[in-house]
Amino acid sequence: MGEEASCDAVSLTEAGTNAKPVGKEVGREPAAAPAAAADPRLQGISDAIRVVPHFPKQGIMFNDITTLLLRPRVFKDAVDLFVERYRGMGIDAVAGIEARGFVFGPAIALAIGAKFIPLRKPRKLPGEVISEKYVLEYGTDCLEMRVGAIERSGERVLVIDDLVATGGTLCAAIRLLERAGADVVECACVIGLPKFKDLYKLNGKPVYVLVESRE
Ligand SMILES: O=P(O)(O)OC[C@H]1O[C@H](OP(=O)(O)OP(=O)(O)O)[C@H](O)[C@@H]1O
Ligand SMILES: Nc1ncnc2[nH]cnc12
Repeated sequence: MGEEASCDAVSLTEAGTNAKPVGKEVGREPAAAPAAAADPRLQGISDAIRVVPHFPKQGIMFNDITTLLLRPRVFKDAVDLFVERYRGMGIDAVAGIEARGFVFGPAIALAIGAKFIPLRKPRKLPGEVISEKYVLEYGTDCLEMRVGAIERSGERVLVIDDLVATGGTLCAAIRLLERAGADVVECACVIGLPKFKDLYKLNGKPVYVLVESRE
């Protein structure tokens, strides 16, 4: 098992409700609102996310992307928005976080010509792995990456997940990748929980979200 993440995560009891469009960096000072903030595709993405109260436990407002996945046009819009942002940025690898980062990550990786690295939950990857434990909104968990996934020092990596709440999961992903010698360029999520956006401490790495869950 690897060392614990040094960047702080926030412990939570409740989250936001319905999503609203954003298209911006959170968790550090954004220089200016990006063009995507006005993009009409964001409203469709926001509308397609179902919010389920008290799942998986009391007090959690669960942002469910499976309703978005049932609408191929909207699903494609989400992937396209990321592709438009990261194409041409010299990204070598897209690292997707199990499970919901696997839904968006591979499509983005293929479209920008990058390799895809699965960051998996414990005991799923064969062979030698490195691990990072982290704290979640509703428990604790651990991420693992195959040793050798980063093939040379300084590879430029984009981390993808569906949602950032406390930032604990992204933090663990960043730590894993940096331990392997990667240069983490940015983290990107479909949804951000605004309640926690000023609390992320992701080793200075920016987090880009398409929509915010409404509080
Ligand atoms: O910002 P954080 O507080 O770390 O929370 C965000 C993480 O929580 C969810 O995954 P979850 O751990 O529920 O796993 P799953 O995708 O396997 O359901 C979500 O998909 C993120 O990975
Ligand atoms: N509120 C939430 N909805 C969906 N996934 C989550 N992961 C952590 N918090 C979450």
